Amino acid sequence: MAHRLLSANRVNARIAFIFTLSLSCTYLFYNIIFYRSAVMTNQGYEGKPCPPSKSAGGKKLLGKLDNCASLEASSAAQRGSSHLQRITPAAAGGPWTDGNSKNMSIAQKYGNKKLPTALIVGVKKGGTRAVLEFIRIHPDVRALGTEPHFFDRNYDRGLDWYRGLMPRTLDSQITLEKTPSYFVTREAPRRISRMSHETKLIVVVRNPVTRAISDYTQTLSKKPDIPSFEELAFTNRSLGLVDTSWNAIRIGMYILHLENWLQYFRLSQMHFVSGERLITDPAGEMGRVQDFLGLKRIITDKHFYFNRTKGFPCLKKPESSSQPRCLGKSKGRTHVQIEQDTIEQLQEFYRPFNIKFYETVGQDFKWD
Ligand SMILES: Nc1ncnc2c1ncn2[C@@H]1O[C@H](COP(=O)(O)OS(=O)(=O)O)[C@@H](OP(=O)(O)O)[C@H]1O
Repeated sequence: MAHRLLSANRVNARIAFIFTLSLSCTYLFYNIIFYRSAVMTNQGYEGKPCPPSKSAGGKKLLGKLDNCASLEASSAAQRGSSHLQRITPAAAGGPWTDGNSKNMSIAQKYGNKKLPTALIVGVKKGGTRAVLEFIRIHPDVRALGTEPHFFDRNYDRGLDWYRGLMPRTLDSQITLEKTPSYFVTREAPRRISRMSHETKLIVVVRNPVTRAISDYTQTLSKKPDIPSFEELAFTNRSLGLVDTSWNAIRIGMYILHLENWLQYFRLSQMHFVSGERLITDPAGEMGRVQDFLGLKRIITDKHFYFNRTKGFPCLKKPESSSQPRCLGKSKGRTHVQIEQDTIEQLQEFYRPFNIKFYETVGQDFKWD
């Protein structure tokens, strides 16, 4: 009897031991697995909204999420363009999407207003709006949409006023503005070089005769009563004397204005865009603009298509929009009809100025 009781106790003890052991093992395994998954979760949060909080009380968790969101964005800001390029579809070389608008909103929230490091300084009617609208789809460019006319009309307002107009930019982004009248403003090069010697200058040039006709067409659309193009262009038509005091003529004497700029800037700080090639090969011209600005070539021929109705290249539509983007009605207007004789006389007039301009810039724009 005593022997039976003893062996029953032993069996019970064994069962208890096995039960305790299996409980301990389960607990141990559970801990190991839980710990590993916690570590993996934390590691896996790079680039995700926020790691889970250990003490996840409702308020604390919200506070933590807020912190994470701003840290994420500010680190995006610090990492700058290379990071932005990785996260934008445009940077991946695909057809352009609204990736840049994401960057824009990051810049708007976390960027700072800075003085421009690059300017489109001219020339009026050269194609300056097209260059601005095309370059601003680049994720590393933030541009002012309007013309601030700071270095010609508003200089007295001071650099702080000017800076205040600028869009917010991340450290890696270029701030850009365009005011085509700068190119022919005597004081502009000196004033710009006082802001920074290192400013990069873009000049969009176009056959000066076509440019003058475009300029006149624009003025006529606003003031229909002005004299004819011929009356304004010549002081004496039969003698072929051109009125160089008329702005529409004077602007096209590019070399005279350029000489003024070269007193303050090196030629290597200036980039000349061909207004003609900007229409026939926008991607090629924009490729060179990106190189000049030290930007990765993101804007390519994938971004453009030729709009037959407009007769000009337009930007393909972003994925978020149903509308392709062409420039407005005032860009690419039908010009006033000008007699062939007048055009030839003006071509003759501009030829020596053009040749000197080609020699100085080191490029033949083929206007002659
Ligand atoms: N893609 C595209 N779409 C429309 N227009 C284009 C384009 N590329 C260049 N251009 C030419 O740009 C000319 C206007 O030049 P600007 O933008 O410099 O004009 S302005 O000085 O800002 O008024 C404008 O001149 P006009 O044709 O005389 O209207 C166009 O020839």
